[in-house]
Amino acid sequence: MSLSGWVCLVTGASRGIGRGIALQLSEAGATVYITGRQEDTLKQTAAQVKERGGNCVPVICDSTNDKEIEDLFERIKHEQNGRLDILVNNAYAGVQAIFGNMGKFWETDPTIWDSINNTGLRGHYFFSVHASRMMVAQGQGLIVTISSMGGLRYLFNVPYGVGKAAVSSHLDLDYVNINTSAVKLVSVIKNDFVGEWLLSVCGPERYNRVGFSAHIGERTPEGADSKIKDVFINGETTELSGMCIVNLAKDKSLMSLSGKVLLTCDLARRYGFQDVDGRSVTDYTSLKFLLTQVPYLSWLSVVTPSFLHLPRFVLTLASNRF
Ligand SMILES: NC(=O)c1ccc[n+]([C@@H]2O[C@H](COP(=O)([O-])OP(=O)(O)OC[C@H]3O[C@@H](n4cnc5c(N)ncnc54)[C@H](O)[C@@H]3O)[C@@H](O)[C@H]2O)c1
Repeated sequence: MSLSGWVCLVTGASRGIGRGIALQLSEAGATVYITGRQEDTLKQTAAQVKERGGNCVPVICDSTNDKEIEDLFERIKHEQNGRLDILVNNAYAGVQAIFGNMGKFWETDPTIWDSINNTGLRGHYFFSVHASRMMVAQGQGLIVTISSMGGLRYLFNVPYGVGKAAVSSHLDLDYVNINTSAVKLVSVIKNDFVGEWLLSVCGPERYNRVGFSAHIGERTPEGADSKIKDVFINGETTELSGMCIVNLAKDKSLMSLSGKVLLTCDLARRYGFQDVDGRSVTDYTSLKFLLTQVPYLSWLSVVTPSFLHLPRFVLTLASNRF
């Protein structure tokens, strides 16, 4: 799966899913520009990439700073002779804001809109404009925007849903052979924030955060209640989205997926891969999984074949606004 010679840009790659994506793209051979606001954490990602034999270029660039975005694209143009193959819009400043503000929207501080959407919506738009200018000139490209179930139906709070629904919309670039996909992630992903949150739930004696950070998916917090444990255990690693993007980039039918919301579990099935820690990817749309979530019916899941899936139109209906 060689992306040797490819030039990619991943925003917000100093931790979490962005770091996982940068690791996978660089492992596949691409040169990956990574952005973030702090030099030390960006350098940590770069060091991890290097350890795996990859090549990445850390650039301090705040997604809310228009000038820094412009400078970054000028730099890539200059250093890569105008080439940019993949943009991954991932930077997000809203994870903590949503966890702390899940109440009724009129009772929460309206400025959480800015925390959630200035980076995770406006920033993505600016990056997409600059990237598209390069991609249109070269006649091809792939833009992936990390979305969420919250783009389909209400989740967490209003600014979160508005932002995620907006980034899932099509950029309309098909006519120049630019593929724009919104990779929609379902499930909890074991990012650092989820780690912090589990730490606060379980207490430091029970939860070794260093182990969590160093070995994705290896530890579960002892003493956490079983539901939290389940969520944690079943969560995707932060690299799974990266595996999806590497496979998408090489897909000969890529244009047929353009503009669509793609589930990570569907992509894992399409390309036949497992998560980096060897677990199979939980299919949240399989009848088998859905039955496990219904009290008194979960026993049926044992006899239900795993190839039966919820038809996609049912998901569309679930988000129907009419
Ligand atoms: N974690 C999950 O369970 C989950 C599930 C579904 C979707 N997602 C989505 O995945 C994306 C990434 O989430 P994550 O869990 O990795 O979050 P995270 O908070 O761990 O990482 C976000 C990254 O963005 C960077 N960032 C924040 N503000 C920035 C700015 N102004 N400029 C540049 N970089 C900035 C951060 O430094 C960090 O590297 C988000 O869009 C999130 O909604 C996450």
